This record gives sequence, C-alpha cells and structure tokens, in this order.
Amino acid sequence: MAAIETDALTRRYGEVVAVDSVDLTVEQGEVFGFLGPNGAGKSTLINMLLDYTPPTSGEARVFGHRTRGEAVAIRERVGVLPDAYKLYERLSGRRHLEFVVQARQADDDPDDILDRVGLDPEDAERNAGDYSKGMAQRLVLGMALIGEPDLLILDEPSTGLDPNGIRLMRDIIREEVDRGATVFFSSHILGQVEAVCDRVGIMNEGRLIEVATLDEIRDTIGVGTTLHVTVDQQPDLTLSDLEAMDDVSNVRADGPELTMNLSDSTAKAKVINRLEEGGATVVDFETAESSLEELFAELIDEDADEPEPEVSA
Ligand SMILES: Nc1ncnc2c1ncn2[C@@H]1O[C@H](COP(=O)(O)OP(=O)(O)OP(=O)(O)O)[C@@H](O)[C@H]1O
Repeated sequence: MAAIETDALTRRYGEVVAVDSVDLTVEQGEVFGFLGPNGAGKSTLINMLLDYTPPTSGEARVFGHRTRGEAVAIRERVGVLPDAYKLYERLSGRRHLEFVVQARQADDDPDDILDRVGLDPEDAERNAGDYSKGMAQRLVLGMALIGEPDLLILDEPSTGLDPNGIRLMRDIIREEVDRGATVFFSSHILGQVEAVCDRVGIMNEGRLIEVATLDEIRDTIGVGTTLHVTVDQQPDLTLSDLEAMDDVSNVRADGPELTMNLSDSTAKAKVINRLEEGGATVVDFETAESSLEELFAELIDEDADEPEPEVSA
C-alpha cells in the first residue's frame, strides 16, 4: 500500500485551479521532494491530504485511508510541519511538546525531542511568543516528530533556519527514514531537497509536471556539462562535424573559443582529440556542471511555454 495516493485530485478557488487533476503516488519509506514555485499548489495539496481543505473533485488516500471520512485515522499516523502555524504565545516550548505528547498518547521524552531539534533547555522554558522564526521552526519540527509518525509532511521546513538548522533537519529526515517513516518534503528550493530526496515531483500552476529521480530529470532535460575550449587556430572541421559526435550538442564558436553541451562528461576527451586531429592545439579548456537549480528553472519555463490544452465541449 502506498503512503500517499491521489487520483485526479483537484481544488478550485473561484477561477483559480490551485491543484489541477493531480495523480501522485508516494511509496512507503521514500523521501519525496515536492517542488514548485510560490503559488504552485503545494500547500493546497497538503491541506487536502490532511482533510483541512476538501477537494473540488478527485480523491486522495493516505496509507489507504480516504481523506474524506477517514481523516482521524490519517492524522494519527502523520506528523506535520505546516507552512503556516500558530504557537501559543504564553506557553513555553517545553509545554508545547508536553501537550502534543499527551494529545498523541505518546511516550516521547520532551528533553530528547528538544535535543534532536537543537533547542537548548533554557530556551525551552521561554514563552514561544518570544521565539525567533528559526527557533519556532525547530519547535514545530519537534512537535511533528512526537509519536514516531509513519509519515512526516514538512511544508517548507527550512524557512528561517540557519545553515546548522538546515543540516540538522536533513539529519533528522535521514533518521526518520531509517526507522521506517516516509517523508514528504515540500519546498520551492531544489537545493534543499536535493541532498535527501529519492524522487521529486514538480508542481507548476496546479499541475504535476514531472515526477522523477533527480538523475532522470538531468537526463530528461539533456543538459549535463558545458565544455568551453580555447584553440590556437581554426581546426580543419566545422561546428556540424563536432555536433555529429555522440553526446555533443549545441556547439557555438566565438573566435578561438568553442562552447558546447555534453550529455556525458567523458565526451570531453573525445572532443579535444578531434580538435587536435583537425590541426588545432587546445590551449585551455574548462567544464561546468549545470546546477539542478538551473534545470529546475528550465523545466518550469518549458511548462510555461507549452500551449494551454484546448477544452472541448
Ligand atoms: N484559501 C484560499 N482562497 C483562495 N485562493 C487560495 C486559497 N489557498 C490557496 N489559494 C490559491 O491557490 C494557489 C496555490 O496556492 P498554494 O498556497 O497551494 O501554493 P504553494 O505552492 O503552497 O505556494 P507557496 O510556496 O507560496 O506556499 C494560489 O494561486 C493561491 O492564491
């Protein structure tokens, strides 16, 4: 049974289709990165998984429980760090944790949780209303961990966290997966999910436009490495000759400098050989990996360029 399954899940707000017929399956034990720019529909989909918002059409199941009608069974098995949350300003951090331990009938020790999320004991005694954004985020993450949930849903968990906090959050995600949990990690920053996620789903304007591993996404876009080469003289071959080589595309020349994309970085040696066979000496070269962030932006751009599907009566 999948941890999360949605069938044509849709949510409209007036004219806005916040989530548009999304079919998504997240398997148990996965760390799934849920990516998309602001307003893509990520939080709306999460709200539907927890039955905080009803779908306009379609349905969703969490561990086989339907979100409509079986939300209590779902919430018992899920720990959530929501996008927007409110703390009780006049209650200490520790009281927040004690409260959740009680409500979930869990046996977690609040001190262990405080230690895991990096809140020191003095801060734990302060009122949550005085917490910085990062401290509040750590506390809510701690609250989500109570009761060893089978599914952790983290909506933009790195908001307000310093680099140490971000590292700590990643460590916690790995620990949770090691004990058998599934993690659904929503973010608009690919770099945040890159280090921990098995697969990612990319949302744009309500639609799920891609579900793949990060390697598959690199392959889909077909851009891996950019090679810049400087030659001492014009070799006896054309740009098309270079482009006809395996794994080489998009060759551009600017005087003695050549730039091209390589889908396999080992093609670099073959290109240099070919240029030297053509009578030129390679005086300098460098390669640059396309960052995943660039690839992500490219996918969103490509999606925006696609014509809207025609609606037939
Ligand atoms: N309660 C609501 N009433 C009206 N429109 C809403 C409501 N909630 C969300 N929307 C709209 O639905 C769309 C998707 O919003 P959502 O918050 O799900 O996006 P998101 O991907 O989580 O964005 P962000 O990364 O900024 O949190 C947006 O156009 C938003 O304005």
